[in-house]
Amino acid sequence: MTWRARWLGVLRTPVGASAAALLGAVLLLAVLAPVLWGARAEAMDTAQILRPASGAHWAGTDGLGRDIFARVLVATGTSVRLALAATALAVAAGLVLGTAPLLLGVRLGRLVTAVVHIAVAFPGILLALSFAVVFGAGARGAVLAIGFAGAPSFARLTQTLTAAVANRDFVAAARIAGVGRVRVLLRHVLPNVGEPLVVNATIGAGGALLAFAGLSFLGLGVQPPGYDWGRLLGEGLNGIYLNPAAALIPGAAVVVAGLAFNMFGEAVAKGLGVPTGGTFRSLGRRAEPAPAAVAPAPSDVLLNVEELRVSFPGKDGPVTPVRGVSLTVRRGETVGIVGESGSGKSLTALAIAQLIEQPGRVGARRLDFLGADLLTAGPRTLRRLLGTSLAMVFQDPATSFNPTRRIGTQLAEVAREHLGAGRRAAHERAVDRLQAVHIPAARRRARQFPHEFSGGMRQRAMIGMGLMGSPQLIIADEPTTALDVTVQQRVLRLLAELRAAEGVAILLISHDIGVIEQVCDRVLVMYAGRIVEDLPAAELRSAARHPYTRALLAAVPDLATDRDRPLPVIPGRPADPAAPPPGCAFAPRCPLADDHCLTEDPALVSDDAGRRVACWHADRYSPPSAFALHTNTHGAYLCAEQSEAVVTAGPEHEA
Ligand SMILES: Nc1ncnc2c1ncn2[C@@H]1O[C@H](COP(=O)(O)OP(=O)(O)OP(=O)(O)O)[C@@H](O)[C@H]1O
Repeated sequence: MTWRARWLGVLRTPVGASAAALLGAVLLLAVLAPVLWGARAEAMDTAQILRPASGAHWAGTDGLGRDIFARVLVATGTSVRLALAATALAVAAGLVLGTAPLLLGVRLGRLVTAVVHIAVAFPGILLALSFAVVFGAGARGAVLAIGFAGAPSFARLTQTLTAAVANRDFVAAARIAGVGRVRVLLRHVLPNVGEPLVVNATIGAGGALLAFAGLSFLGLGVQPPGYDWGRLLGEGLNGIYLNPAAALIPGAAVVVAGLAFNMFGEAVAKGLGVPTGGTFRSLGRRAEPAPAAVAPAPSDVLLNVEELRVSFPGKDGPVTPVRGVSLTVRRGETVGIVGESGSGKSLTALAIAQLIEQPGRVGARRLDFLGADLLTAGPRTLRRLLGTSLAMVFQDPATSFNPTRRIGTQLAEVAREHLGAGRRAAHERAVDRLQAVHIPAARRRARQFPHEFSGGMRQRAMIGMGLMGSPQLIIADEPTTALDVTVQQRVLRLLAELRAAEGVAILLISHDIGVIEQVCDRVLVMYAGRIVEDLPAAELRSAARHPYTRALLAAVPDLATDRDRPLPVIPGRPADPAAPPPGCAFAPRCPLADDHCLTEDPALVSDDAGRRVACWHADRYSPPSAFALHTNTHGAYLCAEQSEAVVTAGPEHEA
């Protein structure tokens, strides 16, 4: 649904329609009243001083014989104008403070956040009063006071909204494409938080109107001869026993106008599903310093990772979901990472692409890409390297693009940022890249928005975006999981084609060992934040030596699978990253495990052919067919005799 249709939908509801009508009337009055009744409101009549309400003067007259009702109508202009000015100031200051964590980096961002949190804890009216004293009595002082007093809540709202958007894939994609922070903010983040901000500002304007009336009532706001509802209320209150209408009518005006803004904002928020508050999550980059790189990587090694660790603060100390991953990807090679959910595959990919956010920490003995050490490289080198030579494709094609911008523009941005291309040339390259990933009618499609693309097309366009530079490595994290099977195949074929045509290396992450086997040259099997096996994909079924790899293979149905039985699953639960077992992390689920496995973690050992495996019983492997999972009515479990058979099968079965 377009935004216009959604807003029209809101206006068609009874509450939305009446709130809009009321707000429209208030705004119309604010504009027209000074013109229509300005003269009457100023006309003094010494014969009619301090008269009570009557047919001629509906709210009576004031000490100079002026018509109070006309003055209330005319004051609509001043009251609404000043309230809107204060709201605009609050939103602007809130935006600056709220986006600071995104722009200023971790430390300064944290400081600003802390200040905002403290300010939010103060009652707004107290803040406004204190600021009013600082800025001095008068309309300008009151606008500043109310504006700055409202800023902290908008700042927190902005922080919440931007943090939510900043974690979306298209922002990560823009960051990996090297788009600067300010640009990411202006182009990708703010357009996506604009709607809730406007809605909240409308609600805020109602509050500002009340606050303004309060300050003027106390003599801190509008000063004579100017007047607004607060002043009229104050003057009316002096003679409330003689003429109650003089106080009641400006009071009612404040309430009705405040309600109009509030009701309209709330109706729109409800109709559009827009949040009206929230909490904060900070953004930032890794902070852990890592030891310097040792020797230069061999030239055909594109990516060289040694002992990569990713940790997060937990309740009882740091949790380390990636615990020392070492891997290499060579030029033009397709390497797959497979493992159950939670094994640390995505975090490994994000850490390589430098996309782990605070409070996450990344450390490694080595993290080289194209011969450069990513851990010590300056921001410029990182931007250049990651922006042009590395492309990321994420799982969910629905969140990979900024929904508010045309696909072509988003692709072109990469060429403009990195290749210094002009608008036209960048657009042409975008069209060309869309053609390269088989998007039909690419020129027309480039002008469309992401929602006009199907899931598969969006995923291909995302790959196209990665191809805007000249990537040497594409990291694809579950690129086909959200797609249906035929579309999956098309995306996988495209990746294979790119590799053949452009010599791009691919690091493909999937929980589906079938997909990995089909597409990759080499397979890395991850379990509980570590690589437990590394072997050529072609040898997966014949030479897998780790019980976990074999269990994964056994859980994939093939033509020989008995369809009358439930599909086998690996018994037990994956290891908890917060409390990895002392020995081999797979031991509690492994049919081969003995006391040694439960107490000592096996190292990842390489054989002569470069295959690596981390298992104390790797030399006892037997062909995977002998490693079957048996099921009963309670689900799947590993049969004891079967595991015995595997254990006793011994090396003589290796042939
Ligand atoms: N920001 C975070 N803070 C704390 N823990 C996290 C964070 N991100 C991921 N984790 C934890 O790290 C572990 C590994 O996560 P990761 O996303 O890398 O797994 P995965 O193997 O890619 O799984 P999936 O296939 O479900 O994406 C999980 O247990 C997860 O809960």
